[in-house]
Amino acid sequence: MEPLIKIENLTVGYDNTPVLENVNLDIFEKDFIGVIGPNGGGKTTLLKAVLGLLKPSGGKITFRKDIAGKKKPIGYLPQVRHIDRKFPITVFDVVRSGFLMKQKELSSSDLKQKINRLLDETGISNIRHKAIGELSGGQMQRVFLCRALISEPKILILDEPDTFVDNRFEGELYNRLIQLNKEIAIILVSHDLGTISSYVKTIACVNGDLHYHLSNNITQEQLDGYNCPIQIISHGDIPHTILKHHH
Ligand SMILES: Nc1ncnc2c1ncn2[C@@H]1O[C@H](COP(=O)(O)OP(=O)(O)OP(=O)(O)O)[C@@H](O)[C@H]1O
Repeated sequence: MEPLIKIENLTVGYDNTPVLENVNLDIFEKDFIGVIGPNGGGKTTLLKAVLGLLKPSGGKITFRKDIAGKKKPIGYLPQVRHIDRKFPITVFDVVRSGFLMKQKELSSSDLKQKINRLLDETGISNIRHKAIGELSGGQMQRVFLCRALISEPKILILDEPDTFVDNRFEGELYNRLIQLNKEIAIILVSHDLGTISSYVKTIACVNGDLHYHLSNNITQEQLDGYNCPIQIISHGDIPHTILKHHH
């Protein structure tokens, strides 16, 4: 089976200083990859390289033919703490900004309906005219999930979607991801070991390089065995372990 995305010997960073070196990873249809690792280990950098927001200084990222091209069918939920809340934009327009298809493929009234349906399904239709600066952290996550889903992507990339959310939304979110994963590939960055173990199929540990685990069952021994440096921060009521940093 040909991967959707093939990452080969990727080296990428900022201002000529690499954050990640020689990373290799194949992402296949219906993968559900949990990306874990310590703060500053390069998880977001990896996602940005896949999204084409950072240019690799070495190696390459190849997309399968049917998803290659300028407007790749990738939905992205960025870390909400990086979002400028002062930016004057409404919930509805944030979701619309995620729409990638050419305008002529969908009339503006159909697009409006599609956005409203998605907001409804996510339980936030009542805030559609609010400015993003007025939202709670959990509401922001819901809005950015809708933005990531509006183009019906083949790959969904989520960077810490469990930050700022209440337990109820966390449950809803992961059930929804499991449903979506029947059709699409998901890459999920999380610091929550409970989440990772419960929902994802495989795990990538990122800390300057990448170790790939063909299982979601992580234990301290496994992490030691794979030399997988990680510091887990868990929240919610899922039992968790805080693992010490190791090399
Ligand atoms: N725009 C930038 N310019 C320069 N350095 C950056 C930039 N963004 C990130 N870095 C640095 O790159 C390294 C990796 O950052 P990255 O955000 O990829 O880590 P992370 O694993 O996602 O961390 P966290 O768990 O805290 O989100 C860090 O040392 C960070 O300071």
